[in-house]
Amino acid sequence: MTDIGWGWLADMEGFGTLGDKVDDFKLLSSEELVSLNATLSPLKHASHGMIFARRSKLLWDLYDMKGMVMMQLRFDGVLGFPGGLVDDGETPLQGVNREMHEEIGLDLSKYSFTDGDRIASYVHEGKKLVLHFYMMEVSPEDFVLLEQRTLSAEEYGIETYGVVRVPLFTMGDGVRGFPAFLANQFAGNARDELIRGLLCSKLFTQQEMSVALKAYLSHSEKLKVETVTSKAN
Ligand SMILES: O=c1[nH]cnc2c1ncn2[C@@H]1O[C@H](COP(=O)(O)OP(=O)(O)O)[C@@H](O)[C@H]1O
Repeated sequence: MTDIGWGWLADMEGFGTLGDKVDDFKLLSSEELVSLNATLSPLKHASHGMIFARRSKLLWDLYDMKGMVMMQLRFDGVLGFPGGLVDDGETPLQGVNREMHEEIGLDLSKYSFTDGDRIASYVHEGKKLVLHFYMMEVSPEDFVLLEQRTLSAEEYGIETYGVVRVPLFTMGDGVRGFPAFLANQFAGNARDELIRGLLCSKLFTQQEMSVALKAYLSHSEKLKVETVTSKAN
């Protein structure tokens, strides 16, 4: 990457570059994850986690809200899950728990991720970066309390600019709500992780997800056309 003269920070910034494509990340089986350490070292690891609650609720007596999922607005202006780079000497699991505490103030004595909560790992071979994704279900009441605590987290206002709840419903036009949310910009492969997490938790069925994805894709196409048109005028 270009040397911007910020010493070690310039190296770290290479991991967070915007514009990663879904295809840049390859999903890894457990065996591939093990063999990767031998073939692609030195590897950097990052771990992120999805906290969610199940709560079927009719919003404004109209829209079926399937539950609550926590994401955050990051320092770089895009959406992602709480988490971050794993420090030297840490395991990905220790990394995700530490980052959860720093970024959203998670009380690790009550809630912490375990190895069994890892639902996927991906590699970005170009960046020699492995992303680990964890998922934890809490009760709806706890979810609300956890959200409230995020304001007093160490990293609030530094790395994290507020948690957001993912709108898990689709409005009458077929786009507003979840499909429109997907058209935001996400860090790394966070969009893909969100989709995987929603399917894995069974908050969405395959059928519901494919309808939402079609709506998101056609909405994104429309947004591109609008951007080009507004530049031309
Ligand atoms: O929610 C996420 N899911 C997947 N990848 C992410 C997410 N958030 C950030 N990333 C990617 O992980 C890498 C490091 O993450 P992050 O910026 O959170 O680490 P840091 O907070 O330790 O600097 C970057 O490549 C970034 O694009």
